[in-house]
Amino acid sequence: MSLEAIKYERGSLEILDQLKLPLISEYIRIRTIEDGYRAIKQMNVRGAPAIAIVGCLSKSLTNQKQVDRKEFEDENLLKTFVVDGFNRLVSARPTAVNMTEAAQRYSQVDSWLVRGDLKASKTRLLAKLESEMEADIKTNKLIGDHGAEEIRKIVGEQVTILTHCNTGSLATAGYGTALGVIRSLYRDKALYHVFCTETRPYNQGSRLTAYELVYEKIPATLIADSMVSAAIKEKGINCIVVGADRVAKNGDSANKIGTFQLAVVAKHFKIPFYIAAPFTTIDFNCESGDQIVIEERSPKELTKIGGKRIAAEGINVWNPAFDVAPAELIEGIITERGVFKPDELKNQMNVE
Ligand SMILES: CSC[C@H]1O[C@H](OP(=O)(O)O)[C@H](O)[C@@H]1O
Repeated sequence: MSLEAIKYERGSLEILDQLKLPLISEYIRIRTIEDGYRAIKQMNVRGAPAIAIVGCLSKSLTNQKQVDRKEFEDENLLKTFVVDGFNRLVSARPTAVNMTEAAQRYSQVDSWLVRGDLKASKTRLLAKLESEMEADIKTNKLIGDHGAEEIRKIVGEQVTILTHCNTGSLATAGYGTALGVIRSLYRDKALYHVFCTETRPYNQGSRLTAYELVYEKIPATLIADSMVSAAIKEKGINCIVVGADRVAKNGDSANKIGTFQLAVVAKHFKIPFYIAAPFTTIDFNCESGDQIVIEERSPKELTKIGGKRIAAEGINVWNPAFDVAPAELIEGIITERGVFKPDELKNQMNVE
């Protein structure tokens, strides 16, 4: 079994097929940008950072094969290849911003183009695309450590924490964001227990987060999404940490559907509710959560389980994949630069 969502070496990219977990641990080859697009769209790979990394690496593969071809003896062709490829990948899923953020970085061609030297440009582009994985793991470990330090300060040394969806090694290049905070708390012997929600309808919690926690022998209990309030009351949950797909400039945070109500419930029980996310997930062009496009997915995700119909034929279905936790319900946003109050984020806008 494996927790490595992405396997890459120059010329070869494989992703762990997360639609088959936890029963089957099987890798899929990604040979082109279209393969990358399909894997992201179908959610064979998911998780805001992982989506961006697979997107970048799928370009490096195509890029490597194509850039050796004579068509790329032209700077404008290479620039068009990069920009068009990223635009295709961004269109796979609209809510998570990390793919868009990567596309914006690479469309600033001076970050990789060596004017007048095509060979050097290709080499620099490839190296930059390949550096995304290592950078993500480094960022996640900083998120984990900043989050653990903050939560130990606010909650104490016996943290009983709840998390939602999957934000671990299966949603990133490794270690994770919210699950990275949990890993750091466990490493620091400050973690008493983790409660993870199923996260209907895609079940990232029961299929993926439970898999990661069992794999690493972190003490954890799986609960249904509807059990959260009772679990806080009965099981002494004293903190909630979740990931994010897009954080607006004012701190409103889009995350897996069900997150908004976790923030409301945390307020009711007066326990801290944290968002854990890298700065690549913060969208300073988005003033508030009202501007975040929420992906709606197939009704089949609610009416069928394992291909077997469980809901009456003809019933209407509403299946938004995300919702928005408002900034006023968020205790802190845990990032690789430290932990910020939602209204402090805007001050980080032009900080490198
Ligand atoms: C660090 S992953 C962040 C985010 O991505 C997940 O969404 P999905 O599984 O649909 O890609 C979930 O919202 C996580 O919190």
